[in-house]
Amino acid sequence: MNISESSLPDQQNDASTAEIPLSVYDLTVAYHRKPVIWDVSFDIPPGKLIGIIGPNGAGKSTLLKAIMDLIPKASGRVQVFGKSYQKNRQRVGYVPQRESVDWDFPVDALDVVTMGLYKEIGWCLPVRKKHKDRAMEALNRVGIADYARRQISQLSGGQQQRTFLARALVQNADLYLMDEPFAAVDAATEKAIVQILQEMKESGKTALVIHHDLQTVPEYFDYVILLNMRVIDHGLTADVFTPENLQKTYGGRLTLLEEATETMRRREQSL
Ligand SMILES: Nc1ncnc2c1ncn2[C@@H]1O[C@H](COP(=O)(O)OP(=O)(O)OP(=O)(O)O)[C@@H](O)[C@H]1O
Repeated sequence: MNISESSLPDQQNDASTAEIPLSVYDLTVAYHRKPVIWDVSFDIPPGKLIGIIGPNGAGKSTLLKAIMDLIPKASGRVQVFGKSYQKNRQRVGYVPQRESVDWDFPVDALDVVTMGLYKEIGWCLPVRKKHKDRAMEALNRVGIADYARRQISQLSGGQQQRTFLARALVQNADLYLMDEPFAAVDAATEKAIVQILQEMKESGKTALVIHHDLQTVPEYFDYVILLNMRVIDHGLTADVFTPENLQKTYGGRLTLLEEATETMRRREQSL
């Protein structure tokens, strides 16, 4: 699809963009009138795992928040499956950055996961056993069913992350936006999350994931968006995740780059 079609109104644009999970066109976002992302444009393909890669402060979280209308756009537009985010928000699941959650909120893990079902339950109707059973099933799938009744502040970082992943799973969305799901989790949790992302992809879901560990990018993601205020490049990981592009994205932070380049070199040798 030509991304410029994204500027058409929803009703004219449905047929051409219906299967494109997300189109971002010329998006600029500012805090206190100071732009932090500039003219960001990209489409993402359906049924893929897509990494958003860039240094601290590059605007990655801001991009996800602007996509979901959590912060205002200075300019530009976003389409989710060919319509505005508001029209298709029920098709989007969000896994927030762990630091942005108020862990003292008096709810347990099962309550948090059940919140993922509120579009079905409705905000006023009682939560029924069938809903709790589904939430338990999701907690079981992410391996923490034993912690269902524990207050969320008393969960470990990895268990908290798994809880939010379970909430996204019960929502049964088509597009997932995940803000650093691998941050500060142990190797077992990381493996469990990767497994779930793969299963999501196999069932046709698309996940857009903010990720910091350059060494695992080629293994985890089919497609990458390199961001540093602007989109440096985006496309298939094999084409875009190159030392030259990483240099452009990270500038002088060479230690990271050297590690990533070395990983890519080793991977190429083992093929
Ligand atoms: N609420 C806010 N008010 C003002 N400035 C903000 C706000 N949130 C973020 N910023 C600034 O916007 C820029 C982009 O921040 P953002 O959190 O989107 O980056 P990021 O790429 O997700 O960073 P990190 O990898 O460190 O999480 C940063 O310079 C940050 O300081």
